Amino acid sequence: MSAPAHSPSSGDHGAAWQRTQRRLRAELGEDIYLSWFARIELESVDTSGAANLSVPTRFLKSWILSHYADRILRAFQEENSDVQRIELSLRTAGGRAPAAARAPAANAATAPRTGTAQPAPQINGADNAAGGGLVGSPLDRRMGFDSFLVGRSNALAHAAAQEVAKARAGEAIRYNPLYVHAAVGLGKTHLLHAIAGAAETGGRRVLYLTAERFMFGFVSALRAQTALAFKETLRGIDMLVIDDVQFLQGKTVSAEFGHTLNALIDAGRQVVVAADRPPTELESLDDRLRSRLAGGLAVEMASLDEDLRLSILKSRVTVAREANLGFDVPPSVLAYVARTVTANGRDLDGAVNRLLAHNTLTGAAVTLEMAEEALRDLIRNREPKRVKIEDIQRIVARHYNVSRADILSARRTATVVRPRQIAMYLSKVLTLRSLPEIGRRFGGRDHTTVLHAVRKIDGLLHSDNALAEDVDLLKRMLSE
Ligand SMILES: Nc1ncnc2c1ncn2[C@@H]1O[C@H](COP(=O)(O)OP(=O)(O)OP(=O)(O)O)[C@@H](O)[C@H]1O
Repeated sequence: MSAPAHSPSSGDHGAAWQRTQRRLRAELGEDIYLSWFARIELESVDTSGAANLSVPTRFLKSWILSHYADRILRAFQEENSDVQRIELSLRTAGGRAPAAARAPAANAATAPRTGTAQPAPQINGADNAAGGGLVGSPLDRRMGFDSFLVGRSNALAHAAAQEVAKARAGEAIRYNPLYVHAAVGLGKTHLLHAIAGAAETGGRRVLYLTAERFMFGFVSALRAQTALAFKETLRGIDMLVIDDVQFLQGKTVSAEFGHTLNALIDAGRQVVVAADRPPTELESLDDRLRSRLAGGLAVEMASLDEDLRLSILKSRVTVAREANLGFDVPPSVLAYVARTVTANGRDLDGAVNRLLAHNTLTGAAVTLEMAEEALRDLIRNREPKRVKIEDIQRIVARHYNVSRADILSARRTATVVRPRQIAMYLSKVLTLRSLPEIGRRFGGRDHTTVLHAVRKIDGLLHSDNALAEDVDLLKRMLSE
């Protein structure tokens, strides 16, 4: 019979530990208990009051030490007042070398004595054989370092990424976490795949996850009560790569992400994260987590400059030519696309796909005119955001040798009316302003006047070649 809870027998440490476990289970709930406490074993309580507990893995040790050591001590003291402190050790003699610890054979060899199932780590794209094991998102090998082109905007991120990818397991880690942020389509995912692929090729065990996959894995593990397997998967890796962390949502998930991050970093594993904003702006995560994310190296990739856009286009065309030998894109067209398709890498891919489609489906050679036609909406969609009505008025006025004041005035002479109508038309097609807004910006005119001008010019463009050329030229001048 064990001693009463608050007057423990110092000789019956095992029973006191069992009660401590029951206490922790009741206090923390089944999920958390099974995740972290089920495999702790009491080795001894020595005369100085040190309770020697053992766990089967380094990962579990670091996690428990950083999150639950105080709690265990308090609970144990409630049951056995001899206990003064907690010491945590690895169950295998002398600990394990990191590489051995991560080998599946070593996992089996160090399987907990309690007999709890211990799945081998699930690596990227592998089958989800073990319930609760975390399955990585598939890696696209085409997105490697060899196809990642470097320019002013991404040189720093690229250098840091290479360093992180090339490090050997067990080597000192310089940037942890490496946090890469950039706007949409500027190459974050590409860089992450390159890091993960290169590290895997170098023999490291890498888990690449989108934030959604991380959330899904964790939530389903909780539901299936296999949160332990989820954590065990993380335990067996050298590098965790998480894309789009701005999508991490929910208190439990972000708490779990925080624990994961801390445990991995504390255990000397590399973490690489990408997001569309800097760590300080991740509103869905708490302050501590944000500062942990910013605590390694946070590096931004800026917009692709024109030279880099041109290099990306050339490389895409080269790849496309491998399967389509007749696909010939003259340098002038490449330069035009690099100059006008400015938004991001995804649009550059789209532009090459369209040129290829036009070329192969219609047999038309790729010329400047064909490219303008094929990419019209891709370019036009981007233009309204950049062009200002004031710029349109200024450039049209200069082109027709009138003043901007003339354009805004009430004068109705032909030399002023036509430029005014063209400026109104361009304001409609190149900006997102409404007709009434455009009317206001043209000397307080009514929206029907603007509509009339837009229709008039639109109609003339089909019949008046000189006007069509003028308008085309003005558009180009405005997009420079
Ligand atoms: N520096 C680069 N070199 C080669 N390709 C690039 C580069 N930057 C972007 N790309 C290409 O642009 C496309 C979009 O890039 P990616 O998917 O990596 O962007 P992202 O920043 O992850 O976007 P999102 O925020 O939408 O997830 C991809 O095809 C990618 O290969």
